[in-house]
Amino acid sequence: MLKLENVTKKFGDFAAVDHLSLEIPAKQMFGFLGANGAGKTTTFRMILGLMDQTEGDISWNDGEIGYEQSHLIGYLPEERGLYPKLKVEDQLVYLAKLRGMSKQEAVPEINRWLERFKVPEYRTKKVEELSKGNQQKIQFISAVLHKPKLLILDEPFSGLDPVNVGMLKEAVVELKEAGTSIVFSSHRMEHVEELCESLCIMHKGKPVVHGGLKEIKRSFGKQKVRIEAEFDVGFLRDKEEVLHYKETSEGAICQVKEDKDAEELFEALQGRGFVRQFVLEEPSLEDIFIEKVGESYE
Ligand SMILES: Nc1ncnc2c1ncn2[C@@H]1O[C@H](COP(=O)(O)OP(=O)(O)OP(=O)(O)O)[C@@H](O)[C@H]1O
Repeated sequence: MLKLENVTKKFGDFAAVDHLSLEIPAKQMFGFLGANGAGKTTTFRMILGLMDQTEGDISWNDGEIGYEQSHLIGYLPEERGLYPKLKVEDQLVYLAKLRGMSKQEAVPEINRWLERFKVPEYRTKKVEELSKGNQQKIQFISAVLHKPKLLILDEPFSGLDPVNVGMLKEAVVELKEAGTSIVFSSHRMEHVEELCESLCIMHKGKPVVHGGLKEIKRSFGKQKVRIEAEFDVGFLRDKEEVLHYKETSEGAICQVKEDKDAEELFEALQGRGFVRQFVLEEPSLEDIFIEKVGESYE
């Protein structure tokens, strides 16, 4: 388990991370969400010891994260960077050696990953000859080659096409199933919703939501009713049960508090015409994010 207690990072007077306390369970996937500048990368840098916190404690399995533990951690930084003139294999061997592997151990692993990411022909190419997305795959390989116990991925899916996003997702799910603890940041709610058991939403350096995905959704206390009808359902906008009303091309989406409010809407639609769809949906992470962080998020 990775634990942050009251962690603050100040740059001058500005608190980029402000009294952040988090428990990140082992062998799970943990999502770190937040608008630009919320403090995600700064938090990662402090966990990795690349930056000292101004206040607070960070521990992993009840101990400090020192030099020895750093060999058990893999990191895909937000600012991607490989040596452009080096060949892919030479570069990966070099980085693996920094993490305590021998060349004999590293080469078969490198070949396995290159095959897996369908780029075995890049082994002898210089990094500068690869597209950005393919460089990102190589950098991901460098983060996981030494089989870390804790993997920290800063925006792992950004800049990748849908096929490569799918490939990377499969790889992280497999690593999690093999017992790796994974923390990743993303601006894409659907990735976190699909992959993570628990998460934190950061806003201006503070955690505004933290916990298990299911519990977060349950405790949000709101659900959505999606309605498609052959008649104008605009009158629902004025119903007191409707907390938020959004018109759609086929009808509307109404936010309500509880089941009985949805029943009320169902009753109100009776006798007015044909209702093609009336579906009660749990809130999406995006609904929760927008409410907690504000409409300013794009
Ligand atoms: N070295 C630094 N010196 C001064 N301010 C910094 C430094 N690093 C980060 N900041 C500030 O701290 C805040 C948090 O930055 P951080 O990079 O952690 O955000 P983030 O959540 O990762 O954002 P993004 O989603 O854009 O990557 C920002 O306002 C940023 O400008």
